[in-house]
Amino acid sequence: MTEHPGLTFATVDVDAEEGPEHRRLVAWGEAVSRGFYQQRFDDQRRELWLHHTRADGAVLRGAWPATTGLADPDTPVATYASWAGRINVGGDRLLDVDMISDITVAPTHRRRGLLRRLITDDLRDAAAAGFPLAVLTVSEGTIYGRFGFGPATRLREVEVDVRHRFALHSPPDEGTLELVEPEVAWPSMQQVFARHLETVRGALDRPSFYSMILTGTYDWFEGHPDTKMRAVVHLDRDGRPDGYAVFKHIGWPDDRATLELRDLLALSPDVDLRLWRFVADLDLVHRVRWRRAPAEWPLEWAVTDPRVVTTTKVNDMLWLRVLDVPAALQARPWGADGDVVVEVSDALGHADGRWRVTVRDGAAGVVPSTDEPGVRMTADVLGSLYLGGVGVRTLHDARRLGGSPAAVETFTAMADTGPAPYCTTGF
Ligand SMILES: CC(=O)SCCNC(=O)CCNC(=O)[C@H](O)C(C)(C)COP(=O)(O)OP(=O)(O)OC[C@H]1O[C@@H](n2cnc3c(N)ncnc32)[C@H](O)[C@@H]1OP(=O)(O)O
Repeated sequence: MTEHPGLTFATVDVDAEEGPEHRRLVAWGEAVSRGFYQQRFDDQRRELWLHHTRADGAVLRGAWPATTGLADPDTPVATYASWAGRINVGGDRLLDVDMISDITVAPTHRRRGLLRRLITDDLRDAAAAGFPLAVLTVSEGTIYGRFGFGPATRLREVEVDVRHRFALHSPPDEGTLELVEPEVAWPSMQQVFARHLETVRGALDRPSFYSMILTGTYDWFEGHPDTKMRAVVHLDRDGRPDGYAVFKHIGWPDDRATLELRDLLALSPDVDLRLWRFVADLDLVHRVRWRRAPAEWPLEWAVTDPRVVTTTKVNDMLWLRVLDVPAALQARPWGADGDVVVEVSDALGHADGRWRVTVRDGAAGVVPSTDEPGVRMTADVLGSLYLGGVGVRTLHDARRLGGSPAAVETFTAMADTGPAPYCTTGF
């Protein structure tokens, strides 16, 4: 490569069991640990990493130095992983999505365009393979906009005071709750998540490592099994799981006993409230912390004192990029009938162009156009708009989306349908 002399860009065979390719594979994983300041592999960590990476069918890209002095030649100076998933884009439609993670560049090789090279290659291959969308979560907010990714969903970190002030206006019916070992609950969690994925806008396939986290088999950040994890499953009248919570008591970090909710999913609002009633009723718990509350959250309106809920932080969650404008826009739900030519500027080319979007009865037809555009935006703004996590009008007011007042009004009525997306999948 002339642009990066002395470096070789390649993928590593994720299924390699032995020999030089296996050494490169393990060294790739070690490079990611180094890049994110995590523990080195021991036998258990290496085997878990191999198992889950293979289960996802990840493509592992990297850059290796052609020659080294002291450094291990198997260790890449840049890493980048991607694999295929599905995302719910609204209206019960699932689209294939390129899921991207594990991007690291060694401090000795930063700011020479290695990330740019790897992401350009991956997005090109994903587009050629027919993926209409790509997603990632970010370590910093200033990196991925230039590659066409915009923040598309948000999550709230909350603390809920579950002492005497916690009460519900209208408590849900009592369902059946069973406390089970997390490993026993895992198949139920998978069933509930599968249904959640089919029905909730913004829901995204979970990588294989979720089984490890939610069963407490291994805490990736702590580097040992998480033996304090507990699980409760809610069963419907026919005995089928329709909700669960996974939680851990973390003691008294200050003067209040704290429960950390690791995951809570319910297939109906009533089951959601029932699970909250359960965690709030636990003895020796004053406060429940949760990092994945939705932006608009029924619990806040269900409690008699809204001040029992404190939002401690709002985080961007999923960053999304459109690779195929017609396929992506035609799959999502639309509101009012209308017709607008949308101009998208995309430095990488995938979404670039003018697109006539015609909505009839909640569905869009999208074709290339040479007509004057009604609204204009960059590819990252299209990514932010796509799942409905932010309104057209808000982006217009932020000077991120241009156009005539009439076209902006029409496009707002067409595009802003709700419901807000909700994505809890970290990767
Ligand atoms: C999906 C994920 O995995 S998120 C995790 C990302 N990884 C990390 O945060 C680990 C620590 N950081 C790193 O490993 C590296 O610094 C990376 C991966 C963030 C960047 O890698 P580099 O190879 O240095 O990036 P590269 O040189 O290709 O830069 C590409 C562009 O992004 C910009 N950029 C890169 N890093 C940053 C940053 N931290 N903040 C702002 N801009 C950045 C560059 O200025 C460049 O801009 P330009 O091309 O428009 O001039």
